[in-house]
Amino acid sequence: MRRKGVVVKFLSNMAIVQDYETGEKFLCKLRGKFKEQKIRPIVGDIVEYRIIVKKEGVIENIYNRKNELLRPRIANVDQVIVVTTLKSPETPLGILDRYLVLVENANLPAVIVLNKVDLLTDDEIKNFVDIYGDIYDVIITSAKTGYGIEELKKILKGKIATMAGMSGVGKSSLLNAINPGLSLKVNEISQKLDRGRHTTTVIELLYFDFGGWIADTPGFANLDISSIKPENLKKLFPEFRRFSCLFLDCNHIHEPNCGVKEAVEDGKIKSSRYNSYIDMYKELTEGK
Ligand SMILES: Nc1nc2c(ncn2[C@@H]2O[C@H](COP(=O)(O)OP(=O)(O)OP(=O)(O)O)[C@@H](O)[C@H]2O)c(=O)[nH]1
Ligand SMILES: [Zn+2]
Repeated sequence: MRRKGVVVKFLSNMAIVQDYETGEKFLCKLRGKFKEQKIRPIVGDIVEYRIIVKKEGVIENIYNRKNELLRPRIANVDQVIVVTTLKSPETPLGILDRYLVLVENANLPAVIVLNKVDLLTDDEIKNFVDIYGDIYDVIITSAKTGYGIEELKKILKGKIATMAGMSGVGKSSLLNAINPGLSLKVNEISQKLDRGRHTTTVIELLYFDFGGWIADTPGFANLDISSIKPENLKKLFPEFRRFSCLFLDCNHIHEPNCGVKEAVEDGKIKSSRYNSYIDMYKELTEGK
């Protein structure tokens, strides 16, 4: 009987496939036909497999990927959880906006998690939600007190996610609060060293006991936006799309009758978001 599962890890030439319904894991061989067709499954692939003996099986079919993230290389990512803080560390909004731009550029939905809210006043939290709440799903959490953890679980349930966010914002702590025992291979410094040493990093999807997967390696760690064309940057700020300008190709910088600049003046677009846009635009056009 064919069953449906997700590839969660590779062990040399075998794939560990986790059953979609039961969460049971099977060590699976790949069919020879995949090699002939030069198809190589990757972590996150949804597959049909058949059990051969206890705990072992064979992958019969790979479903078409709905998307493919490159770093870490995972298929079928449903969402990226961008974790940020306002205190300890004080993460600049410009850094959060950079993560959001990278997630938009990968064509994936972003969910913002503002962690360590036990260190913030209600006003500080409200200010943050005022900026981002209309654009993205925002979840307010404290891995320390458990605040917001149930809400975060609801968002993660039944999906494949990756986490992103600066060092120290509490990515590992959140995972442990969500599902004790799960551990993230974080520490961006060692990750960078690893990349230098090996050509590939072994990644794994971790399974939540309530259903759902998260990559054990955070994404977008290098914050590199250099592959984005300057004229495409504006498309990566979803709230800009609500406004129209005199020129169809307006970059919202010095052009006359710019709907986006007017919206910034009217407070309909938050100035911190517009400033992040200008900073990134300058970075992309510098020396060109
Ligand atoms: N006050 C407070 N401290 C927290 C919270 N979440 C995490 N921390 C602390 O913040 C520090 C960093 O947390 P980690 O979970 O290691 O952060 P990380 O994002 O995984 O960091 P890297 O591994 O460097 O990428 C630890 O000392 C945690 O105990 C929180 O909600 N409130
Ligand atoms: Zn404009």
